[in-house]
Formats: sequence, C-alpha cells, structure tokens
Amino acid sequence: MHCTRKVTDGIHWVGANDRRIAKFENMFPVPRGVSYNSYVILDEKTALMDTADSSVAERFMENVTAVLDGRTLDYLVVQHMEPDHCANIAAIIEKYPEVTVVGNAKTMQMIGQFYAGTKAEHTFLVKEGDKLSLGEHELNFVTAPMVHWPEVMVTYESKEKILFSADAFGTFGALNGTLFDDEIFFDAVWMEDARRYYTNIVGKYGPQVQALLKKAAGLDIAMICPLHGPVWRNDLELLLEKYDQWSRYEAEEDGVLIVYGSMYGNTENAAEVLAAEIAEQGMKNIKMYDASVTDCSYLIAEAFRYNRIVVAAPTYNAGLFAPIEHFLNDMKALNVQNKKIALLENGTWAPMAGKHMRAIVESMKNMEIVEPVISIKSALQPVQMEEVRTFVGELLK
Ligand SMILES: Cc1cc2nc3c(=O)[nH]c(=O)nc-3n(C[C@H](O)[C@H](O)[C@H](O)COP(=O)(O)O)c2cc1C
Repeated sequence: MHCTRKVTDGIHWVGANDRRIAKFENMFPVPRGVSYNSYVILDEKTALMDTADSSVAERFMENVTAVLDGRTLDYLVVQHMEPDHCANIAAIIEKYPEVTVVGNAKTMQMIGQFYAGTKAEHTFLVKEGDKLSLGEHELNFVTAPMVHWPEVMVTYESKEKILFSADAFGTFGALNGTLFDDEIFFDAVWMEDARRYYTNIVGKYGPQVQALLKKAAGLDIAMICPLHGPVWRNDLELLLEKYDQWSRYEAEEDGVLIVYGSMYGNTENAAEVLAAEIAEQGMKNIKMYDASVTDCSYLIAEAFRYNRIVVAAPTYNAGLFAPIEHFLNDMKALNVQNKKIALLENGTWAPMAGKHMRAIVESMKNMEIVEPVISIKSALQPVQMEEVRTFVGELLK
C-alpha cells in the first residue's frame, strides 16, 4: 500500500522511512531512523524532485505510481547525486522512458559515473538562474555548490513559494506519520538530530552554507522541502537562524563541554574533579562525555553547541589515546572554531598527550587554549587542587 502525504494541492510527499538502518552513511548512528524525502509536482507537466535510497526503493516507486495515478512522469529533477537520493534514477527511467532528466553538467557527469548503464533519452541541462515551467508551477534552479557536494542545486517553485532544498535543512530521524514542522515537537524531539546532522555532514562547509542563505534571503519562501526530515511551513525562522549560527561557527550556549578518554579511570576521575570545580565556580551548563562510549558524531554536535570545551586524555604509546585523537581530528576536519579550550593530559612515565592535543588544536581556527595545560602523572594529586581551581577560573573567565 502506498504511503504519501499532500504537501499542497499540487505537490505530494512520496518519500519513505528507514528505521532498520543502524548508521547513516555507515558512519553516524541513527537510533530514530531516517527519512528519504521526495516530492511529485502535478501540473500540466509532472515532475519528481529527486528519488530515494535503495533501501526504500519498493515503497518509493509505489508512492510515485500512486500519486501520478496513471499519468506519465515528464521531469525528474536531480538536485543531489548522493546515492541516498539518486539510487532510483534508473528505475524511474525504466518505468517512464519518456522522462526528461533535469540536472546541471556535474549532475549528468555523476549519473554516468555512478550508473554507467543508465541512459536517459531526454536530458535538460540547467545552470544557475535557469527556469522550467510545468504549467502554473515554475521551477527556478539555484546552485548550492559544496552544500555538501559540488553538483548540489536547490529549486525554488515560485507559484507556491516552495524551496526544495536538497540536503540543506535536513535532519536525521524517520517521520512518524507527521510531515510538517507544526505537527511535531521540533525543539524537544528533533533539534538534537538536526544539529548532529548539520554539524557532521554539512558542518565543514560553513562559508558555502552562508552563500546559500544569502541566496535564500532574496526569495520569498513559504515552505522548505528538504530531502530528510520534516517539511517547514510554520516556524521557518527557527531553522534558518540555527543554520546561520552553525554555519558561522558561533556557539549556541555559554556552557562547558567536557570530553575525556580513560582506560583505568584516573583521567576520568580528574575530569570529574574538574567538572565539580566548574560547578563550584558557578557554571550550571555542563555536559560530560566519555569519548570511548559516546559516538563521535554526538560529541561534534556538542562541540558546535558550547563555547567552552575541556578535553582530558591519557598518553598512549607516546601518542594520544585514540578516541580523543579521533574527536579532535574530527573537530578540525569539520572546521570547529571560536572556542575556549582547556586541556588535561595524563601519563605514567612520559606524558605526551598534551603536546599532541595542542598540535591539533593550534592548527584549528580561533581556538584559545587555557594555559598552562594540566599535566598529571597517573592520577590527579591533592597538591594539584590549587592549579585546578586557577585553571577552571581561567576557563570560565
Ligand atoms: C598501552 C598503554 C600505553 C601507554 N603509553 C604511555 C606512554 O607512552 N607514556 C606515558 O607516560 N604513559 C603511558 N601509558 C600510561 C597511561 O597514560 C597512564 O597510566 C594513565 O594514567 C592512564 O590513565 P587512565 O587511568 O585514565 O586510563 C600507557 C598505558 C597503556 C595502557
């Protein structure tokens, strides 16, 4: 049985949900699943905005067929060539051989690379500013390079003022029957997944997202239809403001994120003592994670969120304890910046973790390291408590 939702009279959601998936991109845990959104526009001509992942192919094709209700498909608009959205291009062409595939030069090249045997009889090459009329609906193509692939474009439909935004404004999380932002509790239920999706997948490309936001500001947008998660028709400002903040690498909250690594509990104990002292000195907003336990994608989202970060790590074979090295390298890769960061190292004979952490942090943009780095030998000693108090004072200054 098909499962679709009406977005407007002429536009239908024909996507599908996957709650069996353990890790999105085989990397990021998605305990709430993920939705692959796709939309059919019915007018004098019909258009399909992207396809869906292979895992939901059967349901997706059934949905498209049901909404078209015997009509043929005139256009397939390919906004993004990541396989979770384009895996069904071949199936669509096979079912609707007269369809015209719409994309830019890079899109067409990638279709050839991914699906060598796929040959569309008709293609329509578009670039920035090009239009396509479907009758009353008019599609306006806007390029969004590196949000988060080079071929990405978004599409503004001017009759109903809808921005089909590709992966921008998307989030992890399957849709639970509810499709629109006014049908869900976004802040309470979705925000953390939205932040984790943005920061881990798009986070590196802040300047490119800023460029897209500037283009979007010139459009009169009533609704945003992304390729993952809810459709925005009510509180668009909420998400636009978050995207602006995240893409400027501006912290959302004054608080302290503590991330520690520990094998035998001594670095963990030092982190606990630090946390207690941070609380003693008046900070209420503290979050603490064991980097070996919490998936790095959650730590990255928190690193974007807070303005102050503490990282505590043991030395490991003259190097850095691997889960912490992964976290710091991921922060750097995703362009995390504008933080005050306090480092604590541990080592039993020749502590080196501080040196390695400093090298990574110093290669990042606009990071202020609290000096001096605290160095402990095996375990934090009572005589170091004065040092801890001063260190925390500097962190909270
Ligand atoms: C496999 C292994 C390698 C280590 N390599 C070093 C090292 O190169 N230099 C050092 O000073 N300590 C090294 N240590 C010791 C730990 O850094 C140290 O015992 C630390 O206190 C452990 O903290 P924890 O109790 O939080 O796990 C190593 C420990 C292990 C298990």
